[in-house]
Amino acid sequence: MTAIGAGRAGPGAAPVLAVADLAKRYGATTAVDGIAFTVGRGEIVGLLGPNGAGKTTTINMILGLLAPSAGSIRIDGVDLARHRSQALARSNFAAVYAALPGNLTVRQNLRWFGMLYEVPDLGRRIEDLLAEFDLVRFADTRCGLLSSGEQTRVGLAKAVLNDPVLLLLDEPTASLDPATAQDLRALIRGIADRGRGGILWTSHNMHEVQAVCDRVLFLAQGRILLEGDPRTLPHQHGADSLDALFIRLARQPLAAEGER
Ligand SMILES: Nc1ncnc2c1ncn2[C@@H]1O[C@H](COP(=O)(O)OP(=O)(O)OP(=O)(O)O)[C@@H](O)[C@H]1O
Repeated sequence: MTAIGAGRAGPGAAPVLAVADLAKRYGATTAVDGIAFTVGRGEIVGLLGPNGAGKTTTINMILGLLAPSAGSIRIDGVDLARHRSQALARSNFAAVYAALPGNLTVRQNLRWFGMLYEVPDLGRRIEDLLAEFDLVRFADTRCGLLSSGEQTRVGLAKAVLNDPVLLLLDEPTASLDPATAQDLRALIRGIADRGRGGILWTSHNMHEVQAVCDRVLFLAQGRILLEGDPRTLPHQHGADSLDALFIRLARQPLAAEGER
């Protein structure tokens, strides 16, 4: 079974992700406004927030796709700005909008990415992942012909190919039916539980977040307004549910800052 980051660092080592004073400005627009957080080993952290809060900008900076205006990002203790390739080799990513090339088969896609990541013993690794993600019967099918749920499983298999210490998942269950989404959540939870790596997960589905995440960060207007256990946070802030808390924070972010 896949264990993200297994065998790379011992317990008590650096968090899999440490973000400090991170900011991104576009002229007069501040997309991310000096945020700081960590993701620990075996932990699934939910990054929540209304549209335009700065979630994608944050993820794109952690992926090395966007240069921060200020601040630092350390992946498994490695500074992304100073040791880019070593830091990025420790992470991976899956999102519905980052579909794999549809003209390649599942096995060809995994082989191509595996060669890119220089995965050792690649043939065996691919066969193991095909079995783990229930993809054996689709191995020689072109990805473009697969259903959304099947493509999501291929995307996840690709995302753990290099045994990442940090896994970034941007709305991994968007567009899946409830049963498939539940299976996927269990699979992802299992990845975190078995390994010593961690997961940063964005979602607009509060039910899903409560079911899966160990901790959540509420982002609005580029700032972290609240952080805590998604099961206890609503009551701590006088809300009936995570949905109700989300709506209040999204509508009145300044009031929430006063509660901190
Ligand atoms: N290249 C850019 N130039 C100017 N402004 C930008 C740019 N990219 C993002 N922004 C702005 O930064 C803010 C944060 O955007 P971001 O895409 O990170 O939000 P998000 O939380 O991912 O939202 P959503 O849930 O809608 O995907 C928004 O106000 C957006 O308009």
